Parts: sequence; C-alpha cells; structure tokens
Amino acid sequence: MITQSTLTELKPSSQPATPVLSARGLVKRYGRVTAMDRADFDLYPGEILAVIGDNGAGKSSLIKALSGALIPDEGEIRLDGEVTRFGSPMDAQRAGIETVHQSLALSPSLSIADNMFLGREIRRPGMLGSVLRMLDRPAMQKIARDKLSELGLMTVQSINQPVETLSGGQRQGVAVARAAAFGSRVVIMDEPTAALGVKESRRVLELILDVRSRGLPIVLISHNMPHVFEIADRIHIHRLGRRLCVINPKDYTMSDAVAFMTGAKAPAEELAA
Ligand SMILES: Nc1ncnc2c1ncn2[C@@H]1O[C@H](COP(=O)(O)OP(=O)(O)OP(=O)(O)O)[C@@H](O)[C@H]1O
Repeated sequence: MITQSTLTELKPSSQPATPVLSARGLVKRYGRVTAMDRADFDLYPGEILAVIGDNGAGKSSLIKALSGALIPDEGEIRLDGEVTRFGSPMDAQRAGIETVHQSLALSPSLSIADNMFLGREIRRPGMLGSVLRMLDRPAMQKIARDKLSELGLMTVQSINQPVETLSGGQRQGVAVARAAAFGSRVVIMDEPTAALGVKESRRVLELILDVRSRGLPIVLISHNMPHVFEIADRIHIHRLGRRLCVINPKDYTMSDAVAFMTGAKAPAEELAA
C-alpha cells in the first residue's frame, strides 16, 4: 500500500542535510537519444542507496557521470556540497569514489594482491631520480590480506592465487574489497549479484552490509528487487532519463516499485523528485 511519505521523511533522521554525492540536472545526449534528461541524485552519509529502473532508463549513464566515465552535457555534480567536475574515472577515484563494474575489471591471470593494486601499485623508494622503482610486493600483499580478512574474505587460499582460479562470488569479493580499500567516500556497485548463485549472492550482500557498517555509503544498481528491498535504506527510481522518485523500502512493496519503474503507476505527488 502506498503511504504518503514525504521526501524529508525518507532521509534517516541521523543524516545531516548535505549529501556526500549529489547531482542536479544532468543531461547527456547521443544524437537523438537522450540518455540523461535533467537527472538528479542524492547519496547521504552511511546509507545504501539502490538505483533501479527499467532497461534503458539511464541508470548506467547516471552512474558513469558520477564515476567520471562520462562527461555530462549539462548539470552539476557535488561532492560534500562542493561543485566538482570529473574529467575521467581517475579524477573520481582520486576524490574517493570507487566503482565495482559489472565486468569487475579484474585481470584473471594476475594474483588477488596484484589485482587489488592494479594501476596503483606501491613502489619502494628508488635511487635518487630513478623512474623505474621496484614494486613493493610485501606491502601490497599485506594490505590486500588485511583488507580481505577485514571483510571476512580469507577463504581464498592465498593472496598470490590467480583470480581465474576463484569462484564467481570470490571474484566479486575481491572487486568489492578493492573498492572498499580505496574508496574513501563512496562505493558504487553495478549489478554485483547479477552473475552469482544464491549462496554467493548472499555472501556479496553481506559484504555490502559490512562495507556500510564501516561507514562508507554505497550506491547499488540492481534489477534484483528482493536484494534491493533487503539491503537498501532508500531506493532511487529512475525513469526516462531522470529520477522519478525516492522511496523508503519499508513503506512500499516490490510491486509498487516495479509499477513506478515501468510507468504503470505514478508516485504520490510529494514523492516526485
Ligand atoms: N554510447 C551511447 N551511444 C548511444 N546511445 C547510448 C549510449 N549509451 C547509452 N545510450 C542510450 O541511452 C539510453 C540510456 O542507456 P543506459 O545504458 O544509461 O540505461 P540503463 O538504465 O543503464 O539500461 P540497462 O538497465 O538496460 O543497462 C538508452 O536508450 C541507450 O540506448
């Protein structure tokens, strides 16, 4: 049953007014296709915000803009209230935003530790002026081991095991651990359970809750309604390139959410974002 919640009520009362990450009026056009049509977004400290929407609603475009992989034609993004511009994914990473892509972006033949530090290896101080500094493998292995055990992921036999020898759930675990290790402000997860079985999905959901309990807010893009309703604090519903509304999963059913997503039902006026 639809209750008459207001947007204000949807923010947990402990939340300060400033979102960690927000966007206003994002627009992205590809020729005649408008992938983002004045899209808004707000992520508050310590929350799991699910982003749901029908195929082609523009979720990936929104997430790409928030993670520096797409430069919007219009609109603004704010980090801790300050207007920011991400020219590349590296810019967003430097600002503390880590994204776990659906493809995971892991190198199968490399070890778990090497994958965790791919592209940001730790190097030993080299000879004065030397560009070719040696990799500090012991340091990277120690941090990788610490991060994985912090998240209860030390079921993998060795930190030096190639990623291709891991199960789908363990690989997802490595990708989440990497994001949690380097993301100081926000972790974005794109369909983290899409390719997993029931047991592995469960473990990944627990991992996401672990990451939240360590204080990092999470954006979860998912088509899996039971997962979304189980772990999200708020649900951002995207439709036709923009945020349609934000709901509290305690106040709505999965059928309500699907009806909003598909346009079968309109949200109450005060919910409209
Ligand atoms: N690079 C591109 N070139 C042309 N059109 C694009 C491009 N990227 C996205 N689009 C279009 O923009 C719209 C929104 O796409 P987007 O991938 O953001 O949606 P989505 O909600 O993530 O969809 P899905 O759930 O199917 O992954 C779609 O119509 C898509 O075809």
